[in-house]
Amino acid sequence: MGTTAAIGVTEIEGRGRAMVALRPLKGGEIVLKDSPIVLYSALPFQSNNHQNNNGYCSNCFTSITKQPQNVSCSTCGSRFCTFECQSAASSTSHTPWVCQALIRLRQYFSDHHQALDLQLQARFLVSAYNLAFVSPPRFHTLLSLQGSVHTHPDADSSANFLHSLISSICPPPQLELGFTLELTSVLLAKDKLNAFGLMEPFSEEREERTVRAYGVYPVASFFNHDCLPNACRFDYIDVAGSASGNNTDITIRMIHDVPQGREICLSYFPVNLKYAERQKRLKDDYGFVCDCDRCKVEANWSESEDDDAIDEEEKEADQDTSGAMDEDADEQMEDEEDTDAMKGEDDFPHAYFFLTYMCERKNCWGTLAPLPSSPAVMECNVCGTCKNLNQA
Ligand SMILES: C[S@@+](CC[C@H](N)C(=O)[O-])C[C@H]1O[C@@H](n2cnc3c(N)ncnc32)[C@H](O)[C@@H]1O
Repeated sequence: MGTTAAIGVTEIEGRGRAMVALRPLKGGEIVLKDSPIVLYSALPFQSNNHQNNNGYCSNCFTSITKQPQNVSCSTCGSRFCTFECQSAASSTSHTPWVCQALIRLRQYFSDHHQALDLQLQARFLVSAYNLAFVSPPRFHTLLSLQGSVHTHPDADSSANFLHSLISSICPPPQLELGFTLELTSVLLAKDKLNAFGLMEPFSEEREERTVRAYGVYPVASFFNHDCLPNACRFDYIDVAGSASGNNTDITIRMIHDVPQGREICLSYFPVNLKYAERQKRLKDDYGFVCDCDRCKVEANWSESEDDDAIDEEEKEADQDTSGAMDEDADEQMEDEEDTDAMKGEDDFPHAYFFLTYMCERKNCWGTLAPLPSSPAVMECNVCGTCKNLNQA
């Protein structure tokens, strides 16, 4: 078992390591705060822009709105939010090797157009190999996460290409484990299975939210996926500010109450995605077939039912819930599965979930979780909107 009082790591057959509740947990309870071991920008390399990260600090990714002085690297032009952040970066995220690697990769990618995915994988590899010499223990933590050498031909060709590119233009300094194609390939697998996207602020005008930076979080990486999660992630990349040094931390908060022993799961993407798209993403990106309770129900739906799923579920929820619900939707689901009288209404828990825990704001698709200090107030983890259940 792991170390926190609220949750711990255990092994579940067919699911690998998993987070479980070590005691009954309340909706809104913060069960984890985690800091990244690796962070990297989600922007492509740009030749005509000497600032690697446009309006963000290259170290902590906070927005640089006002900057009275020019706080940037005199060699590569990367910008920082403060001199303190720049100074911290010089021995951590922005070592002389990273600085040179960024210059050379920027030059390479401006001369040779390559897909964004490949450019981002190059950024990740620079951060990961840098971690190997600035903090070997944290590099070993990265290596202990899920993900091994890919057999997928696309992954193989990316690893081959990036390994030979980095070897030829910016080979990392002497590494304890050596700089091998196999290590590059394993690192890319760790990134693919474990990285969280730190998103740009929500805007109703944009259907797709864009990612500002990616981070790998050593403990949050143990949460498995469920299409009806019981916990969700909050991040505050601009809110906390770099002065506190923890604006890239993520917080995992319970969506509703769960009993001791229950597995705590996140959804690896917005919960509104349809069955076929969820299955495809989970298979292609994470290598497993999801057989959660929601998928078991939706596997039997026709395509048109899938299209109207959320609308129908919300309507059903209006009819079925009559406003009187228990707090634990998972438990409801199990109770219902056991009750013959409820047969034919297997999708009821979905309806309850969408109605209660999905943000209503246009294009948001965020998940609502109670505020830790006011359980009657539900906060959206994407747009930040708060809904007071006592006033609804
Ligand atoms: C971020 S890791 C989660 C922790 C992982 N189980 C471990 O042992 O470190 C993601 C990987 O966990 C596994 N996983 C996550 N959710 C799962 C689920 N619902 N069913 C089966 N495997 C799952 C898959 O192998 C996936 O690639």
